[in-house]
Amino acid sequence: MDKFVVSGGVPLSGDVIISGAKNAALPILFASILTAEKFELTNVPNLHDIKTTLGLLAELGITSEKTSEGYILSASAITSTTAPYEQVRKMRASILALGPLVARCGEAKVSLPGGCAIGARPVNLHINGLQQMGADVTVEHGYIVATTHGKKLQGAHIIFDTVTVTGTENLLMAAVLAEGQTILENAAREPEVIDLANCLIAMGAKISGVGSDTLVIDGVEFLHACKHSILPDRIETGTFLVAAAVTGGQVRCLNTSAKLLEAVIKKLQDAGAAIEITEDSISLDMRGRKLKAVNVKTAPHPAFPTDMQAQFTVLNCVAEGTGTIHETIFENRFMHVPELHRMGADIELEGHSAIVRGVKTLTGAEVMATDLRASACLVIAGLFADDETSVNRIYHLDRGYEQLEVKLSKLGANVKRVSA
Ligand SMILES: CC(=O)N[C@H]1[C@@H](OP(=O)(O)OP(=O)(O)OC[C@H]2O[C@@H](n3ccc(=O)[nH]c3=O)[C@H](O)[C@@H]2O)O[C@H](CO)[C@@H](O)[C@@H]1O
Ligand SMILES: C=C(OP(=O)(O)O)C(=O)O
Repeated sequence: MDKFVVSGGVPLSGDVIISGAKNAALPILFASILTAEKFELTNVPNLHDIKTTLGLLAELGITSEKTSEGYILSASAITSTTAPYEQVRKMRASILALGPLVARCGEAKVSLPGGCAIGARPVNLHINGLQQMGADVTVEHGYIVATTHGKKLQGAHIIFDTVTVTGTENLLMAAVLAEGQTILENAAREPEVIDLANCLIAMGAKISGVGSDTLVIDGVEFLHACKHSILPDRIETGTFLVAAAVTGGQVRCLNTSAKLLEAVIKKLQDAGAAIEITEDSISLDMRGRKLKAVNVKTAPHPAFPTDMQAQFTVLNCVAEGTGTIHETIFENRFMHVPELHRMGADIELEGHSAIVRGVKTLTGAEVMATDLRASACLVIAGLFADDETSVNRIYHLDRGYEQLEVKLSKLGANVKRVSA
């Protein structure tokens, strides 16, 4: 299993090119199931989750060809409607096969994704929505088994109990080929949901309310070919900005957009960072400035994203003062805290909050990455710490950050990938 060895103490400096967003690329790859015509994607990040998704799509009969710009997919024939456990267990987003398969083929058998490090993550809202659209859905031997008995899905009025990102995406993809009108209320408004909706519209889907919490979808007979560019990764952008702030450096993120992460940028400014924004870049300068602790409360977009929570936990660890991090989305997303303790951080956990008191130094240690963003947080801690930090189990990082060690090294960091 690969690990990162990080030698801290170097302020990051320079430009970094931001990749396409994992959380937009995954649902949009699954949208390829919805058309028999050519489906072309650009700005697709080179990540393990993308490989897993292409592998799963191949099992369903969908071919993909790598081009200089991205991928061309073809779902001219769907040869299987089963997403097997072997694939789904590698990546929870595989649940996104469910809605499009039922919409196009009238049936699907998708392994139930298991619990994971950040919380139970049930999929009851995905299942309830499909049932409201007329599908029979049961859970058998660890699989979600859905069928429309040869009929089309029917439009329905669905009100989500909780804002769910992949739940909204799954039902949006189901609704575009359903008979009649579907209304999704209390829908997620994350930029990645908007990117998916825009891609579906480019394929001929009829969707209104994009960007709001109510999506109205008028089902169409079929969707056609399209070419779509994946939006920039706001979480990768935020991660580099925090890394620059924590190391007291200066970094410019290119090929990104400040509009995607306004809540994060506001918190960085509150923490004392100087930020400059252009149409497609964000620069952060922390040189000669004092990092101040900030209070953070995670919530659905446009509020502060849970996927930036761990990175702000480490920011507070080395800032002046005390900051509280309140996690409202996932019930178990503080797995990085015991690892940060091993590096000398002063953090007290109280239910869903972490009270973080800033310390002057962190010390390098052997630490264990437990999930994707916890891993990023530990790498940032290593960039600040005295001596050497080994971040073990970085396969989590490879799921969601493209060549993190290469990008950090170009900014002057000492980060090496070591294969065990
Ligand atoms: C691939 C992808 O896009 N992943 C993102 C997506 O995950 P994901 O879509 O899995 O997260 P959700 O938005 O669905 O989860 C939000 C909350 O709703 C709950 N819930 C969800 C579905 C359901 O059927 N029942 C239910 O109770 C979850 O347990 C959680 O407490 O949004 C999360 C929240 O922004 C991000 O952290 C993930 O990076
Ligand atoms: C939790 C995340 O991803 P996933 O939903 O794919 O596990 C994430 O991107 O931080």
